[in-house]
Amino acid sequence: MSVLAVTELRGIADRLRDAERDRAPVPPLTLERPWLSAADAYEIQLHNIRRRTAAVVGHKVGLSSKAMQEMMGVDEPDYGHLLADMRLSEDEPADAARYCYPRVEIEVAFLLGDDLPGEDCTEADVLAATEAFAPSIELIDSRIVDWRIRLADTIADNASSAGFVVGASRVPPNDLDPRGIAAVLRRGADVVAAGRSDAVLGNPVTAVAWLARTVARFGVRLRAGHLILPGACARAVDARPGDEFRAEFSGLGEVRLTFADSGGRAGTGAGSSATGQSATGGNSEKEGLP
Ligand SMILES: C=C/C=C(\O)C(=O)O
Repeated sequence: MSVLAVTELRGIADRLRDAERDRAPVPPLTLERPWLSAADAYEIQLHNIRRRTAAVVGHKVGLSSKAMQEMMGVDEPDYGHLLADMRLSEDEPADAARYCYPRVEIEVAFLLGDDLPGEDCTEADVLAATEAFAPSIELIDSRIVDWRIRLADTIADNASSAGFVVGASRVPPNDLDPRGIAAVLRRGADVVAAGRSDAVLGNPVTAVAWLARTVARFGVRLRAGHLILPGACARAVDARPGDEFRAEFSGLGEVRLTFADSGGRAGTGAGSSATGQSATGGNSEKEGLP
């Protein structure tokens, strides 16, 4: 349960929203407020999600693998929201200059065909509700300066999510063991990261069940049609202008993400909004949000 006063919560949410819009990262929230709890941080996250105009199209689990926990110095998973305006395309280069410190991750995506239960969700429920697995790359970013995040910083910052791209192939859960998918990320011809799907909590299905139970505590549900990213199976890799990434998943196909060959660096603030958030307005009736 959050103990933050509403005005304080909104003030912090505004700072993160502005940081994302202006590509001007802010100092860690937990520097000023070491007592900031995960519950406080999820309220901040939800406040910003509610006032974004884009629809919620899914959720992500973050920090569910040892590789990512060690990289970020955080030792427990969290979650964030995926919005329609975060969707990237294999055919259209992303602009690295829109982000503060962009990085890419390889993930086995889940496409839900049915709603998931909340508090009591089991792995069996997840498998029954999953229409297909798909190859994906998540683009993560931090609106906290130099990625100096603690758990509450990244939670408040929408679990450091910034975008995602899903490849074309779809594999029904009965056709593939979700624990044994080998994943490789290439930048051009070089392998820059490699891992296996069971790096996330031993099984990505476990990560999705964890997610369903955890979001339920905040009044959120995972719905039919949603995309779920269960966490990166290897370390995240910096994305730079001109980079061409290809992620290959055994039995699941591949997905590409390229970055336009333009300049730009964190904090230059070119003015256009990357967030789709209205400056002041709320969107409290956004479907599926408490
Ligand atoms: C800080 C972000 C972490 C993730 O997205 C992940 O572990 O998948």
